[in-house]
Order: sequence, then structure tokens, then C-alpha cells
Amino acid sequence: MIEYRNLRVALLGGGSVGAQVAALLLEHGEELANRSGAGLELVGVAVRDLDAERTPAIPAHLLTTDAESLILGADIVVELMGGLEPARSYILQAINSGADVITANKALLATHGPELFEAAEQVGAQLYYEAAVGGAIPIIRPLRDSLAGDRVTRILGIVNGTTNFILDRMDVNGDTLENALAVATELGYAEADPTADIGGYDAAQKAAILASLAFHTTVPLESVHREGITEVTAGQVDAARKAGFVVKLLAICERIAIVDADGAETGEYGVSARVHPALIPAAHPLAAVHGANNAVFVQAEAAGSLMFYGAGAGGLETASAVLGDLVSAARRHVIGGPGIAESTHATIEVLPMSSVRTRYQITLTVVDQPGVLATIASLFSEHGVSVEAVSQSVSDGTTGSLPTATLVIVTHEATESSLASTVAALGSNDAVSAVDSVLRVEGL
Ligand SMILES: NC(=O)C1=CN([C@@H]2O[C@H](COP(=O)(O)OP(=O)(O)OC[C@H]3O[C@@H](n4cnc5c(N)ncnc54)[C@H](O)[C@@H]3O)[C@@H](O)[C@H]2O)C=CC1
Ligand SMILES: N[C@@H](CC=O)C(=O)O
Ligand code: NA
Repeated sequence: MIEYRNLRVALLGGGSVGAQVAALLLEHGEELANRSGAGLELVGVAVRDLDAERTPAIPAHLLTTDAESLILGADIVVELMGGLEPARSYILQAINSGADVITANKALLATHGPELFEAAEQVGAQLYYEAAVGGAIPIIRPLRDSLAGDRVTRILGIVNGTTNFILDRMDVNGDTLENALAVATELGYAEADPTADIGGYDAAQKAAILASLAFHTTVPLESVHREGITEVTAGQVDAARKAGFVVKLLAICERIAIVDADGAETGEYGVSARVHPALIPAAHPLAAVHGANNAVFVQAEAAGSLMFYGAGAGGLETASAVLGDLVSAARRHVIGGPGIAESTHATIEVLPMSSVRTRYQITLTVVDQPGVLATIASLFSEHGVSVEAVSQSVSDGTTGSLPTATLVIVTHEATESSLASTVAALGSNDAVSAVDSVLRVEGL
């Protein structure tokens, strides 16, 4: 057996991901050393409760509640506790003591990423975070390295396993959001506070990370438009299926040409990042992403369209990405030299949601009488929204003594602001009994 220099690995957090990382490190130590050129010695696991049950179990002699002492003297610190504090302080402590850091903590990176990257750059350390987006799927390294010579134009992805699992169960099994969330939590997919998942916060954090990486800039979390799945109804999921669509929570990061007041392109670009439920055609590859899987489409000027697909959540699956980062960190230690700084040289304007253009499906209950369709169509055109398709079906209800009908309208691309004013005008028009649903349509 080859004798390698040992690197001391400190693990912070022994939960769904941490316990799996510890087990794989202990089990595959020799193989990892052969791949890295250095031994990866797990010197301890900082936990909150020494007696908590863990799957798989972590040997008791490795457990400690003293994270700060564990970090001292570590060559590599793996942060898998989650949350902003004390994770941020521990990572800064690790960096400032010369350790490389691996984290899966997208909440922390999306909130304090620039501070952490700056601290790492100052001391020549490296911060690795493959597990923070798309779980096991390699997506950070492809954006950071493989596509570093290309120009990314758009990312369209399913980046939250829990919400994809829930929407899938609502669609395929007719499950409720509450039931499906309980199962996702049991399976270790959900965040410690699952509001982060269903409220779209987790996906927004990932969108901020992806947009920053892809466009070589810093996209603050506050500028990511965020809507979760709590307003998605079983009726919408059902209607979508019947109309040949599925509802997915999407993260969309785009490079957008900036236009002047007359709509002419100025030659400048901005970026936008948004997370919201959207309809996608049933034949679209993203529609076939089931369960807690994730998929990220990347479009780049030279490469064209690429798709990254696989397990987006789950302790063991996510541990795979952490182990990959551990091997990278160990190889870097063997070679020596400073870490590679984050590429944020392009300071690009982050555009507001109002300037995003997309297509919409609007479902209305209207009074079923002659001339209504013409009234509705003229409302759309008055607000600069072009209608692509309208379908009408008889509804069971009445407004006063008048029968009602359901109209499903799909628009051509329009700006959010034009759509918002159209919806407001529809809502206050006498012919419209109710605006039942407004969903964006992607991937057509
Ligand atoms: N579970 C998953 O599928 C994925 C999780 N992640 C991220 O990985 C990280 C860990 O996630 P999970 O393992 O699922 O969380 P978890 O809640 O199962 O585990 C976190 C562990 O850290 C411990 N901990 C929290 N604060 C601590 C403190 N101050 N001192 C010592 N220990 C502390 C907790 O007791 C718990 O055992 C999070 O940042 C999460 O967002 C990323 C991708 C997928
Ligand atoms: N809670 C997250 C875990 C992975 O990032 C998810 O459901 O995707
Ligand atoms: Na990943």
C-alpha cells in the first residue's frame, strides 16, 4: 500500500448529508487516497447532540460538540450544518486558519458568498460547493470550468427536489401538498425548515448561485424574483395535464438584451434570475423529471444546449458531490499553490422582473354572451399583449342569471408589466366573473 501524506478533514454537521459523507470517507478511505494522492483522515464530526440517532451511525469517538476546536488544525473543513450562523463564522474561521472549505450550504452562499469568496482569495484558500446546487449533479464545476470559455445565455432548471417531488405526487398520484411534503421530509429531501423548499427560497438561492457563476458576476439573492408552490392548486395541476402541460417550479437565469424606450436593443445586456411555477409542455424533457430529481438546461453561444440531470436531493446522493469536492481539495493540497478565485469580473446590471418577457396562460370565468370574446381580445391588445390561442368551454356556474364559460388564453411573449396591467384590466371588467389562474408558460 502506498504511504500518503494525511490531510485532516473536519466535518461540521452529521445530519442527512453529513452522516453519509462520514460513512463514505471511512469506508472508501484507501480508494479516495489513491485518487487524491493524499490520505483523507476524518478527525471529527461536530454535532449539536452527541446522542442523536444517525443514519448511518457515526463512530462515537469522532463526535464532538466543540466545532471551533475541531476546525483548528484541520486541512479541509466540510460544512454540512446548514443555516447562516454559526456556519458563516465557522467557515471564516476555517479559511483564516488556512483550510480549504467544502459546503453544501446554498442559503449561506447566496447570502454571504462574496464575503466568503473574498476571505478565501485573501489567504489563497479554496471554497468548493458542488453539492449546493443540484445535489449529486455536476453543475457547479461544468459552469465554473468546462464552460468558462463560452458565453452562457440562459439556464432553465428544476433545482429543488422537494417541490418537484411534491408537484409530481400531486400530478401522478393525486396527492395533497401537505402529504407529499411529509414524505419528502421523511426521505431527507426537505430543508430543516421546509418553508425554504415550498416557498421557493431554496430554489432562489440556487438561482442566485447559478446566475452569478454563469454570467461571471454577483447576482444578489434579493434580486431573484421568487414565487413558491403554495398557491399551486390541484385544479391547476389537473387542468395543466388535460391541456398537455405539467406544472414545475423552475429557476430561470437569463442574459437579456437591454432595450431603449422605443424597444430598440442598445447593445448592452443585463441578467435576470427568477423562480416560479410554470407550465411546460408534456413533451419537453423537463416534464419527464420526476420525484426528487433535478435537471438544469444550459444554453451557451458556442456549446448550444446542454442538459444536466440526476438526483437533486437526498443524503447519499448529495454526499457524492461532497466527496468529489474532497478529492479536488486534496489534489490541490498535493499540488500546492493558491486557490482559484471566483470569476465575478463582469459587473452586469440585474434587471427587475418587470422587464422579463415570457408567455402566459390565463384562465378566466366569463359571462357567456355574444361580444365577450371580442371585449377580452381588445383588452389584451390595448395592453400590448398578443394572444396566441384561445379555447372556450362551458362552465357549470352562473353570474347573476347569466351562464358562464371558461376561457383559457395563451399569449405570445409579453413583458411582466404588460401582463400585470392586462390582468388588472380583466379583473375589473364586467364581462369577467373571475381570473381563475395566471401561469407563465416556458419551454414552448
Ligand atoms: N438533504 C439534502 O438533500 C441536501 C442538503 N443540502 C444542504 O446540506 C446541508 C446539510 O443538510 P442536511 O444534512 O439535509 O441537514 P440536516 O438538518 O439533516 O443536518 C444538519 C446537521 O447539522 C447539525 N447542526 C446544525 N447546527 C449545528 C451547530 N451549530 N453545531 C453543530 N451541529 C449543528 C444538526 O444537528 C444536524 O445534525 C444544508 O446546508 C442543506 O441545505 C444540499 C443539497 C441536498
Ligand atoms: N431541500 C433541497 C435539498 C437539496 O438542495 C431540495 O429539496 O432540493
Ligand atoms: Na451539484
